[in-house]
Amino acid sequence: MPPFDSISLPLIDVSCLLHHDSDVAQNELIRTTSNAILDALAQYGAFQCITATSNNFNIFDTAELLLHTSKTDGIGAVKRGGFVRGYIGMGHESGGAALEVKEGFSYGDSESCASSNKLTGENIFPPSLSANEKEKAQDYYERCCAVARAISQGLAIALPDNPLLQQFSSENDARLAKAISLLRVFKYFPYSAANSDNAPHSTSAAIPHVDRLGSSPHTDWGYLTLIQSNEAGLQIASTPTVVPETVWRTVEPIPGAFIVNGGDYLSVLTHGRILSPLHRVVNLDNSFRTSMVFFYYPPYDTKVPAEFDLELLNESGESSKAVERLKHLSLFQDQRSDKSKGRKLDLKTVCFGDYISSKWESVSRDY
Ligand SMILES: O=C(O)CCC(=O)C(=O)O
Ligand SMILES: [Fe+2]
Repeated sequence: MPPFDSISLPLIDVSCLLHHDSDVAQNELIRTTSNAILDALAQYGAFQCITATSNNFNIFDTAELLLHTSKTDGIGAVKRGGFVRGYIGMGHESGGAALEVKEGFSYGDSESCASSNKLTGENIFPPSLSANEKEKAQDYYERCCAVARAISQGLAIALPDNPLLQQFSSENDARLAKAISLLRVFKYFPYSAANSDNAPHSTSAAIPHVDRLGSSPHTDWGYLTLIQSNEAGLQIASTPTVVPETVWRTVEPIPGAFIVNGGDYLSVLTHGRILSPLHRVVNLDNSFRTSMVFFYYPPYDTKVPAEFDLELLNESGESSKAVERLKHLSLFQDQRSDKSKGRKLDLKTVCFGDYISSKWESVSRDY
């Protein structure tokens, strides 16, 4: 693996957006913070995010226990039309052709019930996980929702003319977002772990000989992604697609901080002003890496505004570079391994939740 430079992302403390009050000095800080968020997401599509209580949460022991007890209890995943909860063994998901050398655990809102829509349903926690650890995992979900909502409120302040951004930062929409957003615990292994002899539990014997990666190059489909990791390995591309000139830069994790990525849907709603960065995960030094990846979504029933049309946007004088970038987002790509089966949905005719459900189905892999 060649050496990679690091990318230096802005570090933003979003505490003032988490604890609103109407005092005037606070308002100035809120405005400055909101503009800093917008600037970072417009320039890099990402930033490092801290809050006053960043160092109070050590989630990695809980992450380890979630994965460990899933394996010892032998729990698998429940997959239902794009809804995924529970333990995902190595090789069972990929955003591209590579074998992603990682295992994962997927969970969401603890109050979510199956009847609401395709993205809601009960979590599958391993029976031998202690009540205390389960509570820590659930509290962490709440914390991620609160921080993501604070950031979305900042964006609504920085972009007052965008009606959907205003709406998504409201209490009602934040509640709907919380019901369908998703937390993924990932453990990335040294690539040698994918050789069938020493493959971890639940990996089927015959894994095809394809490229190994931690996570294939992709953009995140949703609104915002919050990532917390104990090791480097996440990299952001210098170009919107993988081309020979692409330079990959490593994001160095700051203990306690979230790395925040703009998502494809947010990029769409801001006509490409906010970037959804192309990123991947590589194993830099044969080590294990754990990350908590929180995908924050808009409400299930959200529809893209009727005026959203890539061709029309081009003609309407939006910066063509920004519009050009939108076409390459993973949200619009067909990520199925077998593209001949079924059909790809059109984001202009179906709501966000139905569309994302079909995206999750498309990255499921069975070897
Ligand atoms: O584990 C990470 O650092 C990021 C993973 C990621 O990009 C994803 O799951 O979408
Ligand atoms: Fe991602």
